[in-house]
Parts: sequence; C-alpha cells; structure tokens
Amino acid sequence: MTAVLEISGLRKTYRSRKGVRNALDGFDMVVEAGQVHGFLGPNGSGKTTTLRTLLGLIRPNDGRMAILGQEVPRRLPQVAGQVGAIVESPQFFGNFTAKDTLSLLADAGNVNRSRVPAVLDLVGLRDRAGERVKTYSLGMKQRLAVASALLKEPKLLILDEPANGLDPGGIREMRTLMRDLSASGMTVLLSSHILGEIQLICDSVTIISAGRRVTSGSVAEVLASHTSGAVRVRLEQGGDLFGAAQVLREAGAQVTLEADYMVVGNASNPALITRLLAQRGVYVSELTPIAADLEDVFLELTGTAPVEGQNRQVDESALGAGRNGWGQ
Ligand SMILES: Nc1ncnc2c1ncn2[C@@H]1O[C@H](COP(=O)(O)OP(=O)(O)OP(=O)(O)O)[C@@H](O)[C@H]1O
Repeated sequence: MTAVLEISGLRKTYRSRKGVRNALDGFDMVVEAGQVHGFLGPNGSGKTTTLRTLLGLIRPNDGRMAILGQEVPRRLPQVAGQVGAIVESPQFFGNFTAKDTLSLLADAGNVNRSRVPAVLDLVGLRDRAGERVKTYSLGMKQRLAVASALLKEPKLLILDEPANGLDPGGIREMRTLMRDLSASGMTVLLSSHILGEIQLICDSVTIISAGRRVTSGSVAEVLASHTSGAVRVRLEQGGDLFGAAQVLREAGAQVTLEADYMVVGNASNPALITRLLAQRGVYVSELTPIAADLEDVFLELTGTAPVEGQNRQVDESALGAGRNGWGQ
C-alpha cells in the first residue's frame, strides 16, 4: 500500500499568557491509499491542530508532513488541488440554492461547472438542489459541505466531525456517503467522537492523546490488541448466581448481574473467579472474555470517555487514569 498521508514527529506549541502548551508533542500518523481512516482523540488532544497544520493554516514548530508524496507545507500548492477538506463548518448563504452555491464555488476554484450535478449526485442532494439552503436540514447542509469539498475530485478528503449534531438518520446517510466515496477509490481521513460510527465506517484508525499517537492500525488489529478486561461468567445448572456475585463483590470484583449470567468488569485474573467460587462449592460452566470495542480501547489509552458532539469541551486530556484490574 502507498501512504497518501504521512506525518512524523509533528510539534506545535501555543504560547499564551498562561504559558506554553504543547498541542502536538511529536505526533506521527500514516494513512494508506483507499482507506477510510478514523482520527480519534479526547477533546483538546490535538486533532484540529493536526488537520489545520496539514492544510497550511498553522505553522508547526517541528516535524515532517507529506501528502501524496509531496512535502507540505512547502509543496502544498502542488497537491492542494487533490485535497478536499472541511475542517471548520463552512457557512453558506441561506438564500442560495445548493446548485447556485456549488456553481459559485466551482467558478472560484476554477472547476468546470459540469462537475456540480455529479457532486450533487454523489452526496444525494440532486433532487433538492434547486431549494434554498436555509430550508435544508443539518444533515443536508453537512452533505452540501462535503459536496463542496468534492468539487475538485480530490484524492484525499479530510473531514473534521462530519456527523456532529446529526440525528441517527443523518449519521447513517453520512456513513453510506463515506463508504461510497471510499469505494470510488478516494482516501478519507475522518475525525469523530462517535466511536461506534468509526468502528463501522473505518478501515484503520489513529488515536491521539495529549498531542501524541497512542495507537494506530487497522480497526481489527487495534481491537485485537486490547481486551475489554471483562468476562462473562455462567454457573452450572442450579448455581446460585446472586450468591456467587456476592462472593466476588466481597473480593473486590465489579459484578453486573444479568438474567442467567454475570459480567465481571475488572477481571484481570479470571482463574481467581473459578477458585473463589469453587471454594464455596459453586462451579463455573462458562468464563468468556468479552471483546473490546473502540470505546473500550479509547478509554483505556486516553483515560477519557468520549463525548459525542462536543468539540470544544475541555482543554486537557486526562492521562494516566487507566483501569485498575481486580485480583492482579
Ligand atoms: N489558538 C490557540 N491558542 C492556544 N492554545 C490553543 C489554540 N488552539 C488550540 N489550543 C490548545 O491546543 C490543544 C489542542 O487543541 P485542538 O483544538 O487541536 O484539540 P482537538 O483534539 O481538536 O479538540 P476537540 O476534540 O475539542 O476539537 C488544546 O489544549 C487547546 O486548548
């Protein structure tokens, strides 16, 4: 595979009256061609700074970046025509139709107007293209924004929180759109707080925390390298589930009772569960690790619960607040 985007050792320091803040502290990222790549991190971890630096809107203090094999920002003019980006929500004139809006943007970007119906088709707005933008739903406005970024037929599309504020229907439309764009050969870099969506849409991910990469790889690899730390425990027929839960809780386990099994949340030593229960004459018939999802991985690596739809919530990410295993 060929890398469409490569970042290594990126540093960005902001200075304010309160002192110096390392927004990016030697950050690395690689996005391979044809992938939908998720870019995840807690609020204030450096995602927007990375994307703005990549697009030449901010000057980094150090590091190397390349888009489509061209060093940026030095050779950004050579690749700019092949990159579409929505990093801040674009503002549209409410009284313009989608068709007028895109025609105007096509003219401004030296793109042939014949591209307008094609992008309207791509984002599923063709039937509503003659209506004024102020009558559009948020989801339609987001799709119009994506359409504007597609005018140049980019090879790389960069989207910062494209599903922000959308309802489940809008999120589903955005998911289909991302998949269609990827199927057409485009590489998509997607920053989002909606981890379930990232898990569904993306081929690969990079997780950033406090300005550094904490993990990256295909979604399957990242999930496989982490366990949720929880196990499902079933007892042999007739076993006293409630009593067994009590025994484990007294030993410090976090236990959630379900109808015919229990989940032990912090089971770093599953053998201890069987031993403790067997000592009381209770026997386990099933003890299964529960697979991690992206949210578990995110929480474990960043110590921060993701907050959907909240872009600028806090400045500092809480590092080092990982899970405490029970029975280690
Ligand atoms: N113009 C600025 N001046 C000073 N500090 C800044 C500036 N822009 C960003 N920062 C700080 O840099 C750090 C990284 O911010 P950034 O916006 O890149 O994070 P983010 O991951 O995009 O967050 P979010 O998910 O909330 O959008 C934060 O601590 C933020 O407060």
